[in-house]
Amino acid sequence: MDGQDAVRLAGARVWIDGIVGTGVRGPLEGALADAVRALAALKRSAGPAVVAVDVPSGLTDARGEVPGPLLPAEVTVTMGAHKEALVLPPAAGYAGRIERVDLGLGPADAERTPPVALHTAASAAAHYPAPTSEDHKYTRGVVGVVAGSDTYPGAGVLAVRGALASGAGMVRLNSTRRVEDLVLAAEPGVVTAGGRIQAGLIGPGLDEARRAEALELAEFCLEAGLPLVIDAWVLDLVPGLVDRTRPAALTITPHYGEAARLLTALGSPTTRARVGDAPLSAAQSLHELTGATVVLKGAATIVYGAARTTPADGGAPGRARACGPEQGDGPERGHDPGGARNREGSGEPREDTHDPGGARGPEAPSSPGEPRGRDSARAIVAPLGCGWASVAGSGDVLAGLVAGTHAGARARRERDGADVHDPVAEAAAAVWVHGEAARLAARARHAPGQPIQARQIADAIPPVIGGILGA
Ligand SMILES: NC(=O)C1=CN([C@@H]2O[C@H](COP(=O)(O)OP(=O)(O)OC[C@H]3O[C@@H](n4cnc5c(N)ncnc54)[C@H](O)[C@@H]3O)[C@@H](O)[C@H]2O)[C@@H](O)CC1
Ligand SMILES: Nc1ncnc2c1ncn2[C@@H]1O[C@H](COP(=O)(O)OP(=O)(O)O)[C@@H](O)[C@H]1O
Repeated sequence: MDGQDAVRLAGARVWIDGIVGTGVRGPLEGALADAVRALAALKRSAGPAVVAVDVPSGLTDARGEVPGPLLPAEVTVTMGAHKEALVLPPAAGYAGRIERVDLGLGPADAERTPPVALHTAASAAAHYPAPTSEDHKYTRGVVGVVAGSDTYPGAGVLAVRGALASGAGMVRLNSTRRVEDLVLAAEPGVVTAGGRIQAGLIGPGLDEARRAEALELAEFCLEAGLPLVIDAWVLDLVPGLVDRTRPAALTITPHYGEAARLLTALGSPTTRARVGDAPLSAAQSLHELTGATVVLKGAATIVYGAARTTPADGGAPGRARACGPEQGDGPERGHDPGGARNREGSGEPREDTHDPGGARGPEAPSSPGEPRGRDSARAIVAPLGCGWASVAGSGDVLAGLVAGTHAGARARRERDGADVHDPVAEAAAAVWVHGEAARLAARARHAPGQPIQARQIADAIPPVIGGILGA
């Protein structure tokens, strides 16, 4: 590019970038790299809108990594299927608005098949069915929550509100008196007594004083084969739990910082920056090391885990678990958060913790550190989120929503005697709904939007779910 080219380009309001397409792999090199670098610099100063053809030049990596110089676009017009580089972070951040043009090559052209799929309203809707006349709160799902502490009381409120917004029938909360009072003032339907649950959530806003209760609920869920979501600070419990869990029962929801810490604790040392450079690989490693469904939160959140699973992976359906004293139809033992709080040593692993179904799933390892989730794994990526979602407490709402979504799915399996479940799709549905709720709250669907707080994301979840069910 000579001086004259630069003057001509600087005068244009729109550039069409068709320099390099999907056929190139690895970083651009030589003259091509120099040209793209110069164009990117000129774009920064001259400010044209760039419309990329198929992919922005330089986005050459199918795993969404950014290997070298590239020309960011405002709009990418992509032919046929979404390319991985357009949906996976961090590459997705350079593609702008995606316009897909159908070339008429048939369904395979339009939809990306595994390993990376893009979540949509239609795929989310299946996980939030409207209750029928046959339903009651236990068929809609009950979530046991250990969240919030005197250090972080607000996170308890936000996680509970996320769980309730999923459409779950009930939330049972075990927290400090202060948090419980705050939650009950906001949501009087929440129950603080022990009893039957269909999924658990531990993590949002916990501190050291709440660790024993978190571990107690985690062990209860894992023993009973109930879905368990682990978030935030207690993700450090994961290395000690994975050998005892059926892989499909566990969902973990780290942000990049937490993912780096957890990978390091699992014997795969890394840093937050390296997770950010290659989030798909980080999510994959976390899944392989734990067997869990991994929700790796970022501007575009990746959900990575095993394909559909059977009862052996995630607990037998139809077996109502965790009944407290008020539930007559329950199983052997209930989850009693109120009681646990006062029991000495309740945080210690119990003698009777074992696999009641006698199975830990085909992917369960025989020894720690062995990869667990290698077979039939897949990733679902939510579209690039609305930046206003990156506010304190947003992840706490998401953790509650994921747990509520798992609880609803589990309850329906119990009701219907169904034996296959899809924790990746359930978690991805929650991520998609959370992203849409942030967009709705921030009024950012077709505009830059406005600042929001995490509670507004929780408030916007029900209308988002209502919208996809009515569509
Ligand atoms: N209202 C509340 O009570 C809130 C409580 N919260 C709780 O606060 C505790 C600490 O959470 P933090 O995440 O702040 O602390 P962390 O200790 O996880 O964060 C430490 C470092 O991680 C990195 N990091 C944090 N968020 C990141 C992100 N989204 N992406 C990439 N890197 C990131 C940053 O380098 C940060 O300095 C958690 O228990 C959490 O649940 C937060 O959720 C905020 C709201
Ligand atoms: N730039 C961004 N654009 C869109 N969403 C984001 C962005 N950054 C973070 N998020 C989302 O915001 C939430 C933040 O969660 P987390 O880091 O756990 O925060 P907290 O602990 O404060 O709740 C996640 O759902 C994440 O996907």
